[in-house]
Amino acid sequence: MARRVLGQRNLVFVGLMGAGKSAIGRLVAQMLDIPFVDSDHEIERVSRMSIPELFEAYGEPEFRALEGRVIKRLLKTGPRVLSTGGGAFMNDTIRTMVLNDGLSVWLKADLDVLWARVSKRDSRPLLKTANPRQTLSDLLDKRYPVYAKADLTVWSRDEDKDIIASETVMALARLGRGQDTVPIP
Ligand SMILES: Nc1ncnc2c1ncn2[C@@H]1O[C@H](COP(=O)(O)OP(=O)(O)O)[C@@H](O)[C@H]1O
Ligand SMILES: O=C(O)C1=C[C@@H](OP(=O)(O)O)[C@@H](O)[C@H](O)C1
Ligand SMILES: [Mg+2]
Repeated sequence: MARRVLGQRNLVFVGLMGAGKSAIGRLVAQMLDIPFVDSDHEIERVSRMSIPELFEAYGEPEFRALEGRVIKRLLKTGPRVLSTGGGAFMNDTIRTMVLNDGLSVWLKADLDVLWARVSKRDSRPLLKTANPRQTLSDLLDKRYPVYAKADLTVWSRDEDKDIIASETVMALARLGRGQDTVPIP
């Protein structure tokens, strides 16, 4: 049922850094037996640079421009699971494309869960500040009203990743039983 609901669309994961978009997205793709792609990984592949190196060398505006080009290209092919970087859905053009052409899932988590995860690695340039937890909290306040525009919301928490992935598939299936408002193509 979940696979039928998706049709030929991309299932697009959005949400703040550390929510589990890359990890859960990959598991959901396996469960649905469709390809998986992560826009950050694709950006690093085509640029042959890491995300931090890109920020360091060219700055955030250039990263966002590249992110937009890559995601627009990735959205053209489906069905598959597309996990985006946390800032992508904040881009009006990308958000409109995702809402029109894809089926979006917001992996939502509270600050403590996110912080516990992102603080383990320093791979997120936006958190290279004097108070990275406060920076993450500010991003949460700014972005959550926008992520809420996604078609589905799934709570990410410190539960087994397979459980979160299964809950995502079940949420998708519920759409097919008319238990939500997103039209089936
Ligand atoms: N449900 C979960 N329980 C425990 N750890 C998780 C869970 N989901 C994701 N993680 C871990 O949190 C970190 C961030 O996950 P990731 O998929 O990179 O998030 P995002 O792509 O949203 O930034 C990774 O180390 C990942 O393994
Ligand atoms: O929230 C953001 O603006 C960003 C999130 C990152 O991806 P993840 O959400 O997968 O960490 C990555 O795209 C970059 O560091 C910017
Ligand atoms: Mg990611």
